[in-house]
Amino acid sequence: MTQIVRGVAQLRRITQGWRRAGDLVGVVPTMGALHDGHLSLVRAAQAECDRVIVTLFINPRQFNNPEDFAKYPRTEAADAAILAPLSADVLFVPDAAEIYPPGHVSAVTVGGVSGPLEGAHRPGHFDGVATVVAMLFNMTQADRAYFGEKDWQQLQVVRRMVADLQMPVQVVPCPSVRDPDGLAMSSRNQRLSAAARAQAATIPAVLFDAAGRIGAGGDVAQVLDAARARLEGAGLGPVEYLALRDAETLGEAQPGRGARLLLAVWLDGVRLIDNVAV
Ligand SMILES: Nc1ncnc2c1ncn2[C@@H]1O[C@H](COP(=O)(O)OP(=O)(O)OP(=O)(O)O)[C@@H](O)[C@H]1O
Ligand SMILES: CC(C)(CO)[C@@H](O)C(=O)[O-]
Ligand code: BAL
Repeated sequence: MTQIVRGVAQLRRITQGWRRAGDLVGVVPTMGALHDGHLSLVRAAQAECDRVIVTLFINPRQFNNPEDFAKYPRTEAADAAILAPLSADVLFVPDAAEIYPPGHVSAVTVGGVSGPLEGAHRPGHFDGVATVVAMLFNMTQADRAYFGEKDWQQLQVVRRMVADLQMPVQVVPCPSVRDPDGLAMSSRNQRLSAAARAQAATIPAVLFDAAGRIGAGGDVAQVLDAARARLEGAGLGPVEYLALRDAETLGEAQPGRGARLLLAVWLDGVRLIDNVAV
């Protein structure tokens, strides 16, 4: 059975017991509205760790858009039910006052990798993510932390933070879980109308096609222009970015280094992101 924990002091008592017993602890940070993508992270953690903590906190500091924060799904009871068959050890559901008590003014900024793409279009977003993830690592004292590749830039920001600040946690990347039509699962998909949800299948189709063409030596600018036109032709847009980047630094793609094709696009008033390897 999964124990629901709301306070940091209670969480610490539990994890201290685990550590005394020599257990390896994994954490899966989430903002709830759980789907199979999240569950794949929990399963990966359970396969490698003795104890698994799933965290559910809709972090106000990472939302640059108040409407996005207001509309973010809040489904704790359903989340607990979806998680139940997996029997994670703890579901940590702090309220905002537990994470940000009055007087809380500290923040973590990760330079470089936080700057472009999501960082440029969602000012302050990665400061909010880095701050809360650093706090979740401190609160859970986890040995391993599981993040989805769907949020590729976030994964690189967290890796950079852990390396730069010598945090004693191993970041484990997990592949994007997709619906049968290829759309990456995301809590925000719930907000699409049925018609828009059908249109959204164009996103992975265009991304995988463009990545294949670039990988085969196609001209990057031409391939990206055609991909953008195909998205807009299918009724998606605006495209906030569609860019080939260095997979680790998110700077310019470099010959001989891993590259990633990343996209943010609006559809039906919902902002969706995805990325694929090149
Ligand atoms: N389709 C997916 N496959 C694998 N991991 C995923 C997927 N979707 C989300 N995750 C991962 O789950 C963790 C929690 O993400 P989050 O709760 O923000 O879910 P989400 O579905 O990405 O929601 P949204 O994008 O709408 O904020 C992150 O590490 C994220 O990368
Ligand atoms: C990592 C995270 C839980 C931090 O709030 C969030 O950004 C998310 O759900 O990906
Ligand atoms: N899934 C990343 C968290 C966010 O969009 O705010």
